Amino acid sequence: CSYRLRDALHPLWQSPLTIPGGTRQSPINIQWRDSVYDPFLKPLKISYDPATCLHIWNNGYSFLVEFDDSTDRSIIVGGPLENQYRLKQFHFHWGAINEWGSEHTVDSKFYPAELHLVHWNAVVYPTFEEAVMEGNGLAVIGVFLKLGEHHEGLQTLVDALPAVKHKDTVIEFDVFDPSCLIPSCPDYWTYAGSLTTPPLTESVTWIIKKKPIEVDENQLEAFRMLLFTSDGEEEKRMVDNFRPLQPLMNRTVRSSFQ
Ligand SMILES: NS(=O)(=O)c1ccc2o/c(=N\O)[nH]c2c1
Ligand SMILES: [Zn+2]
Repeated sequence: CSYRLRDALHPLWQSPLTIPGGTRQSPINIQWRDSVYDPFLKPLKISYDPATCLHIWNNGYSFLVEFDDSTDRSIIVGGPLENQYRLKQFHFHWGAINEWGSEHTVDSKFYPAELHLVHWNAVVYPTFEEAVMEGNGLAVIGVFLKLGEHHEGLQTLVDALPAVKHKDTVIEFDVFDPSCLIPSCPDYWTYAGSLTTPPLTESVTWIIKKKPIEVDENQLEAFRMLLFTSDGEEEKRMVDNFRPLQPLMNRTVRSSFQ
């Protein structure tokens, strides 16, 4: 039974890959033809204040751009959401090569990377930590990255990455508007899921944009220069920081478009 245990422990997270009793885990494959158009889904309204940007830090899983979420200055509302949700941070998942890297797949196709913009329900819950534990606590916008044209907005972020090469390093990053990373096409899929890193709690309303953004090879390579390891430790490149696909179980993926 040891091989089953080893297989169940994912090298990146050293924790069980499947949550016992988990019925709404993420990521999943989005089978386009199985998604159900929901005409009652509203457009997603995004209003971010670039001045709420605080810093970039390498937390040993990814690099996070964190925001001041002490007020409602950067929020999303509408879409499948019943409340407005506050932006807390965004981060990415990517592969060692362009053939994989995203967490969600579309018709079993991987993208080379995926952006997650993490928001929490500050209308109902007093803190992010509490929202993480509740079914309607979080809303994460997922945006696929594909290899193509240079992305001007992303470049300001890429230029700062060498300063957070090692785990637990942080750099001030004081004006950035993450809406430049979100495709203007309003189409999205939405489903009830979970965090894709520990604590893997089933607290996320996922909003996955249908259209990817384009970034160039140098920008993807810049992600791959980051390290999982702290300064002084044997270097391990930060790549393949995506969780394996999870079973859909009794869930329907809805689309905002026909
Ligand atoms: N990768 S993910 O599902 O977007 C995500 C978002 C926010 C998170 O906070 C976490 N621990 O406090 N894990 C986590 C994963
Ligand atoms: Zn993520």
